[in-house]
Amino acid sequence: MPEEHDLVIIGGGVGGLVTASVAGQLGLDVVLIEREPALGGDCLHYGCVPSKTLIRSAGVAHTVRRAGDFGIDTSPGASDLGAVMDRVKAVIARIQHHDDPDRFRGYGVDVRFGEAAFQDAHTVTIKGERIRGRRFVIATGSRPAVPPIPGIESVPYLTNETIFSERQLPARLAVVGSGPIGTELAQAFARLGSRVTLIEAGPRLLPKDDPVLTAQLQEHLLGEGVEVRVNTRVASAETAGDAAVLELDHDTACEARTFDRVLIATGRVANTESINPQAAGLTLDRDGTLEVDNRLRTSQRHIYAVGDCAGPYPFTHMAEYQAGIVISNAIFRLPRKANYAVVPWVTYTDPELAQVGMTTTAADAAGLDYERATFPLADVDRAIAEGETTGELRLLIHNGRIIGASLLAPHAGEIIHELALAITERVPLRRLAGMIHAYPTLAQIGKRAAGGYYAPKLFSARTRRLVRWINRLLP
Ligand SMILES: Cc1cc2nc3c(=O)[nH]c(=O)nc-3n(C[C@H](O)[C@H](O)[C@H](O)COP(=O)(O)OP(=O)(O)OC[C@H]3O[C@@H](n4cnc5c(N)ncnc54)[C@H](O)[C@@H]3O)c2cc1C
Ligand SMILES: NC(=O)c1ccc[n+]([C@@H]2O[C@H](COP(=O)([O-])OP(=O)(O)OC[C@H]3O[C@@H](n4cnc5c(N)ncnc54)[C@H](O)[C@@H]3O)[C@@H](O)[C@H]2O)c1
Repeated sequence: MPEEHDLVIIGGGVGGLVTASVAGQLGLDVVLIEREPALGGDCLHYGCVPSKTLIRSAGVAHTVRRAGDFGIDTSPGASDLGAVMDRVKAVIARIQHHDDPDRFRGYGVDVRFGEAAFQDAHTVTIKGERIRGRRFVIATGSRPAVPPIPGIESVPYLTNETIFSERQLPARLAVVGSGPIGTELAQAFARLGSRVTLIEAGPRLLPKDDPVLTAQLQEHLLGEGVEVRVNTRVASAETAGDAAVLELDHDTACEARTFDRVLIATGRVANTESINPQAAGLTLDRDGTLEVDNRLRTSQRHIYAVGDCAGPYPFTHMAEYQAGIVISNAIFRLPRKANYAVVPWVTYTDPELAQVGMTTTAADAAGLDYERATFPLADVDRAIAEGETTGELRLLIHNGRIIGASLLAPHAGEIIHELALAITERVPLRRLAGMIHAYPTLAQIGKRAAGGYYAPKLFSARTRRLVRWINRLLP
């Protein structure tokens, strides 16, 4: 019988790596198993890092194109996608140092490469070798979900796993699905010079975000030349030489359109089949993620799951947060529950779209009686100076406190954290209104929205009468 390790972690992405580094440094006997030849997972190799690096190059192309608006004379050249992707690779390589297997071995973690599958609830096999553990953490992530479009398999479509290997800028790019992946990459490729058509089956892009702000973002993308086709399904696909013909089905009308490349960005499926969940007696939810309780224990209490394979939020910061919950429960043996009340998320378009706390959909579903405080970016001095005035802050207020914030603005992903702290710490809105914010910053939008909320009360007839009365009475 092979020795029994304290902790066996399957998956070397963010969720697995955070758990492994803490468990190893605390002196546990830890094995970390990754099926790819390198650690880092989707975020580093095919997700956050390459996408944000590409978005940066696209932003530079956009700024050069707009240079005349700022009084700078430049002649925009063509984008060299090969050079852009070389930079993407260089950035991945630089960040990869943090995920060097030797770094983890230095923490006492036994790093193994190969695909792990459960043989029973205490044993996994990797390349024919059996590894036994007292506890397990499954952190196997997710992969692109490809919709059952007739003919799609005959088209050499791209996903997030292949698009960052492209070297030639496609003249005509179809992006199917307008979640964060589709919307971010649609804008980036349009800015680099592709003619992009963003195809969304639902009535609007980014369906999990505030509809008023997604409508503003949609207008902004249209203004940059992205063709946005909502309520549109791809009815069929076929190859035509090096190109692909998609039949776009919009209500009753059908239209055949030719594209040089097709990116599929229609959601994710959890990587759970390869681990042979049945052999360990693990239960899956209907969407294919592992069923976990609020301490992230699966149906087998000694097996935990974190990140995209567990849900409910497929974000890197969520995998990291959940790893912290598992460290508490499985390593320190301190019962700790995951709390998803204040989860920030950001779509890195330009302007960025950020959300934290309750959306209106969630607040309506909870039957909350809330008020709104909003402020347009076009009235923020710094935004005017920057020439970036598309956007708005929308706050949901309940009992004088912020319960949700949605922000469309440049750097919204940075600004949203002030509001995340206010929601987490239940800071009264009047404190935000009274706090000194440096001028001129985009972050002033929070103070302005809060101030706007109190303005009708401050300048009411009653307050004006009171002020006049005080000023007559007092010397
Ligand atoms: C294009 C794109 C952009 C994104 N941008 C952002 C962003 O800006 N911000 C953000 O927060 N999130 C972003 N995400 C989401 C983010 O990448 C994921 O939420 C995150 O990577 C999840 O981490 P994880 O540890 O759960 O899984 P992963 O990072 O996917 O790691 C899972 C690992 O498990 C391995 N594995 C799978 N099965 C087995 C097996 N049987 N045996 C051994 N190893 C196995 C895989 O090879 C992989 O390395 C983006 C995703 C995509 C696709
Ligand atoms: N900035 C970020 O944090 C970031 C960036 C990228 C990805 N991610 C994570 O990865 C997850 C997956 O992203 P995603 O954008 O692939 O998925 P998603 O599930 O968020 O969005 C998919 C979109 O595709 C549409 N769709 C589905 N099937 C379709 C079809 N056949 N034709 C046309 N449209 C169709 C859906 O209506 C939806 O709007 C996200 O939910 C997010 O959590 C995060």
